[in-house]
Amino acid sequence: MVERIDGRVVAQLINQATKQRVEHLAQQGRTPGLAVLIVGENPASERYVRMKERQAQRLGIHSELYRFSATTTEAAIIKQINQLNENQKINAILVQAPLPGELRFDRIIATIAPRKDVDGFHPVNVGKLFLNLPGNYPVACTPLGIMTLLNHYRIPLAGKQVVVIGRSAIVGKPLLALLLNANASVSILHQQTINLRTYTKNADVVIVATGHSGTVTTADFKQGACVVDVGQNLDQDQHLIGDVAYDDELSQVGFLTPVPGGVGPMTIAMLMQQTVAMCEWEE
Ligand SMILES: Nc1nc2c(c(=O)[nH]1)N[C@@H](CN(C=O)c1ccc(C(=O)N[C@@H](CCC(=O)O)C(=O)O)cc1)CN2
Repeated sequence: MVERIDGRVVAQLINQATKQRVEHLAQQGRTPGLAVLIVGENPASERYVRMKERQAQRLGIHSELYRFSATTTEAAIIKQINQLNENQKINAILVQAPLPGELRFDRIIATIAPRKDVDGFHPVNVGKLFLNLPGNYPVACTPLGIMTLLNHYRIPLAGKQVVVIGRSAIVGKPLLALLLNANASVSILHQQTINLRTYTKNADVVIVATGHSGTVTTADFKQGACVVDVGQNLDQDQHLIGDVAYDDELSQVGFLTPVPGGVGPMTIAMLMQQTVAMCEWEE
């Protein structure tokens, strides 16, 4: 029988622990500070940013929101980041993705001080992750959330066949590094991969992060596989659905993360946890 991986429950456990760490820092007169930059008026981004602000407030994390119009310049955003890099009240900075128009996310991210790059997207932090260097550095929140969920549900990774569908800088690529560092045998599939099923049918774990509903279906998985759905898509009725289309033969699957309530809540729990950790690392 399929077991549902409950991201809401695990996120709540993480948030409770994060709140205690914030209280411990408060006893030393320290408050973690998160700055969120949002550009344009993407409704999904607006929603995620509101969720980040609300969760920061619940946990006692100081947060600041910086809004830019869709017609702003890279220089204006970078000027703000430079100020935040020097701001003592802020130890964590993120730029909400995606950016509108021609704005280059990579060029903007590269101006965040690596020690304040709470999303773990800066090339220095990505490089450390890929080299599996020891020490403290931030790691992309959604991949970290997925690893935390798999660990919580005791899904083995060492020596297992893991397939990741999607190669984004936010999910697929950092996840590749984390899975390799956990000794999994990893295949990354993408738009030009021919016949996804030849890979997914042999995989112990399949992680789907394409942003397209119906990328794979129940029949594409091996019996007992663990399926992690990172998708956040809206159907015709504006209901949130994932990238995986499940049919009635659900018994094929061993574990699955639902959408909503799977990976999504972990992203913000990891963001808060990492904001606090980065404040602790400063001492
Ligand atoms: N700078 C970043 N931009 C983006 C990231 C990121 O990690 N850093 N990830 C995504 C969006 N995202 C956070 O920013 C995010 C996505 C989904 C959820 C979530 O909790 N989803 C819920 C449903 C929420 C709802 O009610 O709409 C779920 O799946 O249950 C949180 C954060 C892209 N951009």
